[in-house]
Amino acid sequence: MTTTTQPMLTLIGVSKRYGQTTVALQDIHLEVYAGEILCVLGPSGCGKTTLLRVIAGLEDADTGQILLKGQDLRELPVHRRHFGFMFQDFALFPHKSVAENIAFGLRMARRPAAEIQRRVAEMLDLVNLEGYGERSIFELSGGERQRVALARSLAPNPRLLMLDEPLGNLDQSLRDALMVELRSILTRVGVTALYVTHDQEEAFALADRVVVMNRGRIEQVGRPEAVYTHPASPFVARFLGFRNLIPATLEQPGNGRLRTPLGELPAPPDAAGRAAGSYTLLIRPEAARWPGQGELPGSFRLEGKLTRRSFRGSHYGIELEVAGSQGMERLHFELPAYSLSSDGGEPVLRLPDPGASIELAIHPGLMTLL
Ligand SMILES: Nc1ncnc2c1ncn2[C@@H]1O[C@H](COP(=O)(O)OP(=O)(O)OP(=O)(O)O)[C@@H](O)[C@H]1O
Repeated sequence: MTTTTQPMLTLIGVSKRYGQTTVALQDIHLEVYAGEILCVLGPSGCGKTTLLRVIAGLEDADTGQILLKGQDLRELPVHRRHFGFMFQDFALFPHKSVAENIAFGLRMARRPAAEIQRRVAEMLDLVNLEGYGERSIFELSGGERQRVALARSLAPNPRLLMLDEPLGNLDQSLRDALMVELRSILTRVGVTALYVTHDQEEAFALADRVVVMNRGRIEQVGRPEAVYTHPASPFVARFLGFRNLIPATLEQPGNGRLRTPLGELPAPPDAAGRAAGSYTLLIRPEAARWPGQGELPGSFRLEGKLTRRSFRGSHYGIELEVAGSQGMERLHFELPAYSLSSDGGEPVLRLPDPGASIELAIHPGLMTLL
């Protein structure tokens, strides 16, 4: 990432309503830095597309300001913004060749023929489609079409590239491969990119920073690792797929203990410095070990009934039912299935059948207070 200190794009208090009741964007403050890939992540209807449309100038904000390198976007006509788009419904021209599709923006900008030819060749090379220039779009696979769409949007060298669920129509394995390729292409070109998706894995794989939205508001902005390790709210945690969220009370912040429906538990390290009060405790699925097998020092024991067990190769997905003060709590863990301290026997952990009472070692370092 090549960031500079002045943001490329600044949103100040941007709001947008549709009709009387739908608040699509509410008081959005956001900075996008040159050369970064910013992924806007959130559930359906949270305002992601509206955010892109307002920046693109396809929709007017009701209030607030959008600055491009300090200049108010309202003073800059849409065609002079030099933004590029790769939207799911922004289809390729099916009857034109790959090269003609890629050349489209350059022709619209009336660039000289020699420059267009050179740029198309560069773009074909960039997206690993050398030799495909004369093919028609019909002769391409879904993944190849997306690469042509990317080449077309990058060809005019946009100041800002906006991508809205560009991999949405592809099957999972193709998406996985293209996510990695897309990040590598975007960083190589150094383009500033705003990428909308509802898929957290896609956002994590692509982003320099992630913006998590909920009902038109920004819940959290940060590096993917920071957002995953320290979700800012129970909403973000749930959206990222965390399921072990338990009410917790920090009575005496200094004593390192938490009161929860599962009983008194050691507080996670990030409880230090927090005020006394009510919180939500997140226990990560990775926090559990089979006692004695790779157990981390400082772990505590949690007893319960093993209610589900599914072998996933590298780990077991398990459900543990724990009797709590407010009824049964169901916790979900990813238990490493292999032990590195094997004594020459089978390295794979053999779990008892569902129904058995078990004890797990839980490490407080993999818990966090929200
Ligand atoms: N043109 C419109 N007229 C009225 N309401 C709209 C319009 N466009 C969007 N909305 C509403 O605004 C809210 C935000 O929509 P938006 O398309 O930005 O969400 P999104 O996060 O991109 O969702 P998805 O992931 O499903 O595309 C939704 O409640 C939607 O129904």
